[in-house]
Amino acid sequence: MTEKLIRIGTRGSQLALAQASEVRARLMSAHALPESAFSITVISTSGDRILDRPLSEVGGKGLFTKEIELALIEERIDIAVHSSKDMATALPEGLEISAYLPREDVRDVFIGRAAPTIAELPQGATIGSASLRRQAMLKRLRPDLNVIIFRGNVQTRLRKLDEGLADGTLLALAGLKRMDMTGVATEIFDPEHFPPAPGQGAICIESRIGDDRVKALVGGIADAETTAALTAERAFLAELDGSCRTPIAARATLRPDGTMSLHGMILKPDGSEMHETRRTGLATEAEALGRLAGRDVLEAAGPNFFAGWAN
Ligand SMILES: NCc1[nH]cc(CCC(=O)O)c1CC(=O)O
Repeated sequence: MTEKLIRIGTRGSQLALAQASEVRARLMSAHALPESAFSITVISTSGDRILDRPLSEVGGKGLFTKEIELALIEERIDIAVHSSKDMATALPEGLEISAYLPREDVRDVFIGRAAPTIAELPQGATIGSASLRRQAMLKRLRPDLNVIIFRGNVQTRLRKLDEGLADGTLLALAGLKRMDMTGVATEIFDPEHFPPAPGQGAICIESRIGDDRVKALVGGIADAETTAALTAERAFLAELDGSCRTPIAARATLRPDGTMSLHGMILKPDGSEMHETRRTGLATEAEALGRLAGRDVLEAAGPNFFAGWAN
């Protein structure tokens, strides 16, 4: 089907490399291609380099994708592999998300050193997290906790725990599963009460619009259910303008009868206010469902909700 090398671009973290290998393995088996049909190019992103400031300050979404997208545009790679939750809702001109892979576990986990669960943490314990959503949801559960910024890839964050910089941290179970590291988790959160970031647990493939060879290839490994769920969650995010300065959570779940339910949530960064919505609709109308859910929480929050801290 293809003689030309398929060039995959990815970040260099252990998780990113595991994701790129998964994409390659799925493409190999879907199209009976040898490993030699692919190359994997590691691209460093600003998100990997700027480690001393919170994500929301350094530019938010796009931070982990910009340099990889540039490589796509400049045709140095053909396929970019990303964690969907790191993707902005608006893509650079000429690029598209051409496939979502079957979703991994969407849940967040706690990795506790002072105690195995959030509830058992001593008063005033220190928790590291770079995610505004996790910080806000944590403060909502336990206003007494001291939440500090924890940047860096999964290995860096675990090392910070070993160094005693915090009593615990929160991570996505999906990433731990992909790296065969689920053993570090001490508590798995119920996504009904601690919903994930939009797109969490789903690998996506970005490519050039009009690259028909790549489109045909990745079409063979795309997952329809994940695509529908992600369409709803990303529409919810887009309705809220997708700013990385707003703690936003969303989880779409599909039922066998073709309906989908979407749970969406926004919070104030300090956890003092929370608005959520649950909507059900047809999976084929995922985009509209996400938009409507976004409007629900905007309406519930009111115009003053964003004043003072967002944008
Ligand atoms: N921002 C880093 C990032 N991007 C995606 C994941 C997890 C894997 C996934 O959601 O698919 C992580 C690490 C984490 O939150 O633990």
